[in-house]
Amino acid sequence: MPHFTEFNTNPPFPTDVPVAKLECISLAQLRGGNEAESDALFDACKNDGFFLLDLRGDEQGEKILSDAGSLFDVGRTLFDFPYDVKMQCVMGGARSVFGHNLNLSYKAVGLSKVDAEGTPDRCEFYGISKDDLLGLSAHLPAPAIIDSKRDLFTAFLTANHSLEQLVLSHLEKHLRLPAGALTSLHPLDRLSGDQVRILKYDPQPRQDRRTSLVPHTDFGSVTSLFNILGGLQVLPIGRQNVEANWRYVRPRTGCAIINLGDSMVKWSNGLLKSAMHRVTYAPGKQADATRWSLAYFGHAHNKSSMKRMEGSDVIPPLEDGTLEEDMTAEDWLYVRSTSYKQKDMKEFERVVGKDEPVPVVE
Ligand SMILES: O=C(O)CCC(=O)C(=O)O
Ligand SMILES: [Fe+2]
Repeated sequence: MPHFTEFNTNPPFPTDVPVAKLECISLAQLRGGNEAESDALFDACKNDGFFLLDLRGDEQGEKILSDAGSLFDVGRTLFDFPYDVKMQCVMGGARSVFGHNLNLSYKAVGLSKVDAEGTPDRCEFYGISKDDLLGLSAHLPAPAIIDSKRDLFTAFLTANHSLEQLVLSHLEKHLRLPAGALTSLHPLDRLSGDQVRILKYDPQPRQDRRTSLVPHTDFGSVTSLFNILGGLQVLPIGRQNVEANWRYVRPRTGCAIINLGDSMVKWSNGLLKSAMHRVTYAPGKQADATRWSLAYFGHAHNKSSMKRMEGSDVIPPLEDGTLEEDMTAEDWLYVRSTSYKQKDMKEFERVVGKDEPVPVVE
């Protein structure tokens, strides 16, 4: 059984690049009721919007690691298919059925942009939605390798969804929200934007290395990421978007990288954070290897309200005179993913509901 341990077969992450200092939280300790671990999770969500979750020593965690290894193998087979085979799953109604034009099943290299000048990305990915996997929506046309691995995708999706539930239950407790305030917005059996995505970044030419995936924040609730090579970078909360401030997220054996999306910021009126991140070429000797990444994006069910959560004395009140639009999670995802535009990469200004959309990820 393949395991998510390719750390051993790739060049090591270098020691001379700037690395984000992120909490590493033990899933086993968290599940076991360790208060300090739960406090560390809350601090990480308030300060960084990112943390590492050590999945080792936990039965479900170990299974996720093993399934992540198998999904990387699926990615290797899938992305070796000819371009037109992969493009078949962009067609066949995928655009209209699977949300909107940015939630493509397959995104070819160069379709998104990494900056306001329109520089093409250097990343290809394939995503499959929870609703498709669980039969809540149409089963979209997919290459045979994907259809033959639906059980694996489903197991990985549901296990990551249950990690999301665990994280949300700890946040509910720290935010002193009524039990279920967050978790009940994320049921498996209602339509939502949840998806599993496999991403591939080919090594870049030595003379021409640059950002491969646009700086962005995730839009949803909780994302789990599985990386082997470096290349993911985060802009620490509160830092200006200038080159010197970006930090690598160093992948660690046995760990998922967890980050919060913008929905958490919205519900908590800014108390919880979602950090800007991007992908660049892998650092040091890793730059010559293909970079694989695997993600689970957790979202609230489509009809959830995106308003600041009521019933907590920890969540800051709205500023006097603020009127909140009562948007659903479905509209939130649509508006956020189709209408934010990069005017100036230094500020990464977001314009909601104006102008032509610039394709970005998620
Ligand atoms: O490839 C990665 O490590 C990050 C991908 C990512 O941030 C995303 O797809 O939202
Ligand atoms: Fe992301």
